[in-house]
Amino acid sequence: MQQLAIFGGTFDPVHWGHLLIAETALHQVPVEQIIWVPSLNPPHKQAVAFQHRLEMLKLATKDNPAFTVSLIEVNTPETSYAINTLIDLAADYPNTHWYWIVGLDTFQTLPRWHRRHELTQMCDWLIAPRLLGGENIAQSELICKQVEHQLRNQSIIIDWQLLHIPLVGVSSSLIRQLIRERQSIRYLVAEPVRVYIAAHNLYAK
Ligand SMILES: Nc1ncnc2c1ncn2[C@@H]1O[C@H](COP(=O)(O)OP(=O)(O)OP(=O)(O)O)[C@@H](O)[C@H]1O
Ligand SMILES: O=C(O)c1ccc[n+]([C@@H]2O[C@H](COP(=O)([O-])O)[C@@H](O)[C@H]2O)c1
Repeated sequence: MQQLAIFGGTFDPVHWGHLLIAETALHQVPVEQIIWVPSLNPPHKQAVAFQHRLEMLKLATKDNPAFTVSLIEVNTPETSYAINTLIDLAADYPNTHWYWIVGLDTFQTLPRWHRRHELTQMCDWLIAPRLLGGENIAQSELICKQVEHQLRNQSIIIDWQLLHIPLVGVSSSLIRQLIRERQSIRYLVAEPVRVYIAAHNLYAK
């Protein structure tokens, strides 16, 4: 049975934090591919046009043969729920053991995800620690255990592990903010992504 990991996100834009997370997953668990899934219509966010986010994702990931960008959510004209994405991907990749990669902030929302009882049984969870308010990696583990407990109260048992990455303060919102303030984003995103953003004048006021 092959092992694959899904990394879903808005990627508005993709940054070095995302790339570090995917690379770490690739080496920490025996997955052959990371399937990056840009959300067409994220349930909870406004974002620039899908085409721009997709192009930037392709530019950032093209050098790594173990990274694939999936257009699976393009077939979902309504809200992109994770359960639909996983069902559709499982049809394309039968006989697969699945992992789902999330940052700690996103993982905290899992107890409210659409059809979570089914989704949580279909994959294991790889969680990237993230600075949410001054905590350290040990506290990230505690937060994960709290989420696990909340899910158990809903009769949901999940299989999860923390990814061994250093805490990375970079976020897409930080990058958008820096651009609005006309500051440099060099070294926060892959260089072809920085060039693309400048060429298309993205995120400026
Ligand atoms: N620096 C980071 N550390 C850990 N996880 C991260 C980091 N950046 C993004 N993620 C995770 O990657 C996934 C996709 O993130 P997304 O594309 O929304 O980027 P973001 O930086 O969180 O965006 P925004 O700042 O607009 O909320 C989410 O699960 C998010 O938690
Ligand atoms: O399915 C859901 O109910 C759901 C609710 C919130 C987030 N998600 C997924 O979480 C991933 C990260 O989302 P985002 O927009 O925070 O980058 C992305 O793959 C979303 O589809 C999924």
